[in-house]
Amino acid sequence: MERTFLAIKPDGVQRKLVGEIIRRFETKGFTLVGLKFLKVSRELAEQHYDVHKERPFFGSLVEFITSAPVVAMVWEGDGVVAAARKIIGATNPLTAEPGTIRGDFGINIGRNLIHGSDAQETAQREIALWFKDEELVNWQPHLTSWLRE
Ligand SMILES: Nc1ncnc2c1ncn2[C@@H]1O[C@@H]2COP(=O)(O)O[C@H]2[C@H]1O
Repeated sequence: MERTFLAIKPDGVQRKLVGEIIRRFETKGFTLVGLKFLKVSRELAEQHYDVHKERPFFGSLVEFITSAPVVAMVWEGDGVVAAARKIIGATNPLTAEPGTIRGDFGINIGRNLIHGSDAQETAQREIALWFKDEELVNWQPHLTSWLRE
């Protein structure tokens, strides 16, 4: 089953949007299989954002993501990687569509509330980076037959 990695960033936590953000993935029908609340180490932040290390905003990005707690999650479901990106919206909240998380709650690219893996391979890398195998829960919600044929 497909899985994706999502992290509610420090701005999402500070603005008390954790419940609202989780609700959107829950009510859509995806299944939560991993969840933790943590202060991110500099090492984890640099590994997570390794692909951006040459970008001018890399330093401030690492500074920000390590500045206050985040909620790290793994969600499961058919097509969850692409669907989660749609629910999250465009990287820049100012151009993100209304109805998306960033479109509804953000105004600045450096404060875009949530990270979501951009492809299935990235999801696998990020899940392995943030979670140990035993921290992920394999389970079948009872309502599965009401969500999928
Ligand atoms: N100019 C920028 N272009 C793209 N991403 C940026 C920029 N400035 C800051 N960022 C952040 O870099 C992050 C990289 O991936 P995220 O999906 O976590 O969300 C992005 C933004 O929060």
